[in-house]
Amino acid sequence: MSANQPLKNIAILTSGGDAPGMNAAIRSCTLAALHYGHKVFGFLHGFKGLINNEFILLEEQKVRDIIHCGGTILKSARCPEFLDENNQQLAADHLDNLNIDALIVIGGDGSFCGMLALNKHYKGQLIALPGTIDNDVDGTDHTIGFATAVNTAIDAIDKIRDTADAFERVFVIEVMGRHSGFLALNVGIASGAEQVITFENFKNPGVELQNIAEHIKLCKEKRGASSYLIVAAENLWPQGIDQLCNDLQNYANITCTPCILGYIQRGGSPVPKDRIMATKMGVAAIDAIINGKTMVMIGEVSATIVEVKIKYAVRHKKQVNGDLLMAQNSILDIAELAKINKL
Ligand SMILES: Nc1ncnc2c1ncn2[C@@H]1O[C@H](COP(=O)(O)OP(=O)(O)O)[C@@H](O)[C@H]1O
Ligand SMILES: O=P(O)(O)OC[C@H]1O[C@](O)(COP(=O)(O)O)[C@@H](O)[C@@H]1O
Repeated sequence: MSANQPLKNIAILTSGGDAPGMNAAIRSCTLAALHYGHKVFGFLHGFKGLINNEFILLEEQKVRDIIHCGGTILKSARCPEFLDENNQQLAADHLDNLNIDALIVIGGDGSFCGMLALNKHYKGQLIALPGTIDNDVDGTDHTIGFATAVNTAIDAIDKIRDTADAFERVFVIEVMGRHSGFLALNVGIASGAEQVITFENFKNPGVELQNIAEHIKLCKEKRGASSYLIVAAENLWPQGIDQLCNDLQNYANITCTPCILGYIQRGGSPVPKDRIMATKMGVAAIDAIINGKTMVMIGEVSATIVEVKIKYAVRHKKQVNGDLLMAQNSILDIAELAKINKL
């Protein structure tokens, strides 16, 4: 970074599902900007704050002590009103009236679509930071919040394992992820779940039901497993995991206990990986602004900070790492186990 640059007014907002590490990103953007003499504004409640002109001045003391805090000091929101072009224009007018030269949006791919829309009305620089527990943003290995969410879910599932063992129960545990399986697969593997059902390995309910039922019977009756945990991605099984439990009862007389982990996955103090990555990304965002960049997302690929076109991050669906799927399949090779079972 060079210090001999024109001083700018820089705004930050957080949008969409909050993610642990968003505060660390706000902190590092702010401190890096202040370091170079820029002025920093924080818009509140995501794009709603742009429409309503709701902002605060971000100074050193406001962000000094937030790196360890979950949530976002700038609040977040889903803001369907921002689909309306009049509101996008209003947001751009508010940014112009404050002479904001650059806006940093910390959010997921939905928020980046909002940036594409805003870019038609706002002539300043737009920089994105990937913040979502779902990890479903292309152009970065990980999003801010994902590592913490994985940790939180594993912690919860380890506890469920204790009670499942004690009662020799089968549990179906639903994890978040919207429509992608990063959370389900990583959490499932790391918690040693006997079964992971997610978008990337799902065939159809009929086939899955048969495989799962055979595998449960094999593990419990032939191999003496006392508990059996199924980690299931949300929005996958038709009518949800309660229905999956009903289906297993009706199909194979297997009683399962459903457990939706839910919003605990979004909260909590960010783990070191999220704090460090968010800090690096925040500094890179200010660097990008100083270098005149716009419509780029800051990502991290193979531990190196990268700049990716926002269009790319939005248009490409990031694929779950094949090695991860392979690891899951190799450990649980359900079809094979079922065959052995029949021999
Ligand atoms: N096509 C779009 N045009 C304008 N704004 C959008 C668009 N898609 C999403 N947004 C804005 O981004 C916000 C966050 O998107 P959402 O999908 O809820 O979360 P995330 O950013 O975490 O994926 C939305 O509430 C809306 O304000
Ligand atoms: O908070 P809401 O509106 O209930 O949304 C729940 C969704 O938000 C998430 O927690 C995070 O998703 P985004 O980061 O894309 O907003 C998803 O895993 C979940 O499907």
